[in-house]
Amino acid sequence: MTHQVFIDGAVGTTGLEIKERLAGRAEFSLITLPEDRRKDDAARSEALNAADFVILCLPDDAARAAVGMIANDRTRVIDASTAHRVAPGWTYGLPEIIGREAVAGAMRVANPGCYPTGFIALLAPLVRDGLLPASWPYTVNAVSGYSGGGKALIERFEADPDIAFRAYGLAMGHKHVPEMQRYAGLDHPPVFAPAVIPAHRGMVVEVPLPLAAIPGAATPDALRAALARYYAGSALVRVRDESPDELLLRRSTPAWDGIDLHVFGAKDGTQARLVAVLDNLGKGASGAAVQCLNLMADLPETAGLTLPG
Ligand SMILES: NC(=O)C1=CN([C@@H]2O[C@H](COP(=O)(O)OP(=O)(O)OC[C@H]3O[C@@H](n4cnc5c(N)ncnc54)[C@H](OP(=O)(O)O)[C@@H]3O)[C@@H](O)[C@H]2O)C=CC1
Ligand SMILES: CC(=O)N[C@@H](CCC(=O)OP(=O)(O)O)C(=O)O
Repeated sequence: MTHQVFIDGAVGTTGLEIKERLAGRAEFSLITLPEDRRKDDAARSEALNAADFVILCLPDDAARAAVGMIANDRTRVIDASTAHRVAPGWTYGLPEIIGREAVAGAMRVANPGCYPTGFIALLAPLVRDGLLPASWPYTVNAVSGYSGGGKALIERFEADPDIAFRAYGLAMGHKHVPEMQRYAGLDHPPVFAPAVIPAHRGMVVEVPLPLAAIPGAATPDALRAALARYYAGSALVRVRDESPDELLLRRSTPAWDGIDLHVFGAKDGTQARLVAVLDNLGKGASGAAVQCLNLMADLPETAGLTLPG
């Protein structure tokens, strides 16, 4: 069976990478609009309603409007934007945490944000198991390649090679905080400190833990063991047990769709750093959308994806 797929926003950063991951897959046939009609609402509406699966790779407002144009109860949606991640009626597209069956059966899937993917993958299983308390005021420090900000940020960084580091979100209230809190199961919104580095892609998301001060917190070894148990069957999530002295993001790393989780701990167990390393355009966006599409179409979960290797 061939599924008709329409990527709305197909020439944007996320859309293009989804297209690459679907290329050559006989299970899917892409509905495409010519360049001069890709923002034409009549053409989009026709495509949105003709498709079995729609993947929205649009700014939030345009994504909301696109959903409003779907006038049938058959077309299923994966939205890569932030618009529906904590909205009623939407399933959060992080199958490892939400459950594969829930994603597979959903009509409306909200693809997770890139930073929240790392944060939630690290914290949700540990909070759920009671190894870290929901009540602790967590912080999350993260860096992203500039493709995380789409075409506009790519243009800005490529036009200004003098930028060495860009901290942002300085007024707090980053759009990713609500999904981080909800799906990690926390009582409080985390303090989120994101930054952009002068590399096209790649992401490191870190949760520092002053374990000695956190009531009921487990040891670093117990945290690592719990994550390893939780993700034991996952093809995309690896829990690393070696302890490197440094973690490097390399500009030359090819696109990949997995996520590596690390738990670094002080020898005396008083402090730990939970760290997720991923590709913001892989498991952080396009790879995640294809993973959800595979599940929704009842196909092997990782078909078309580049596994961690
Ligand atoms: N980049 C990333 O790492 C991640 C992105 N996302 C999310 O995915 C979505 C897309 O992001 P990204 O690909 O980076 O952004 P880009 O800016 O690279 O691409 C967005 C695309 O949408 C098009 N577009 C805008 N408005 C409309 C409209 N009304 N109708 C049709 N097309 C429209 C743009 O057109 P034009 O080319 O003319 O500007 C552009 O091609 C965003 O919501 C983003 O937050 C999520 C996770 C990670
Ligand atoms: C580097 C950069 O600017 N990143 C984007 C988030 C990218 C992303 O995940 O987009 P969603 O919000 O749709 O999830 C930001 O912080 O706004």
